[in-house]
Amino acid sequence: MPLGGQSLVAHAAQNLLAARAAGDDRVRVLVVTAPAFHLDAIARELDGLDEVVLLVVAGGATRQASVAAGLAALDADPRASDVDVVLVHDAARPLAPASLVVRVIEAVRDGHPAVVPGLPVTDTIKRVAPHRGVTVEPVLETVPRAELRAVQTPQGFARDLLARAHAHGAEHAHDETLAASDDAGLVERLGEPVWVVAGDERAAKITTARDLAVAALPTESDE
Ligand SMILES: C[C@](O)(CO)[C@H](O)COP(=O)(O)O
Repeated sequence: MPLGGQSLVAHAAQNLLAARAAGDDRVRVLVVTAPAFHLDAIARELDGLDEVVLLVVAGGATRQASVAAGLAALDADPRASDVDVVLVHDAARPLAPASLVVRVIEAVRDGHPAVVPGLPVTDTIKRVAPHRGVTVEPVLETVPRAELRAVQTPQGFARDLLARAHAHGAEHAHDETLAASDDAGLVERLGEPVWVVAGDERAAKITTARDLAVAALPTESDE
């Protein structure tokens, strides 16, 4: 999708790489996974990015399969052999600022091998018992919101831990009860700890047409 004249993935890529200007020089390999019919267009659009090894590869049918394809591309490229921290990001969060990228990388480097950005939840959250086709749902409980965080990307990982989490996820792909909606969820399934750092409202996910319209509004630039 275009936003302000360029694709969401181009925005996301530029903000990841802008982490260098914000004081971190380590974002130097960029793997983009996308539907096969978009690969050429994305490679052309991202061609001008400076000082980065760019790999554009076909994703899979699920988020998990796409990230696994990205990790395989990283493993196959000798220029990425010394990469030890991997960030997994959504093009659907195109305005995640460089300061957030740096925060996640630094937390991983400081000894937290799985780090996600998260924001406190401001709505009251209730757990319900959903049933297909039923429009009035029974409430099971109100979840204490002080304990909740709405989790964003980029999520940062020690590369070996992320590889292990994906190998375990692939082994259990047939078991829907073990499906994870983010990469940190796969790490949790291994029984390994995951840490949260402060998220950023600018990293909001674009899911609806309204989200896209909000993303087009002027925002404060990064500090
Ligand atoms: C990874 C994520 O952005 C964290 O909030 C989210 O889970 C992605 O969900 P999607 O359904 O793959 O867009």
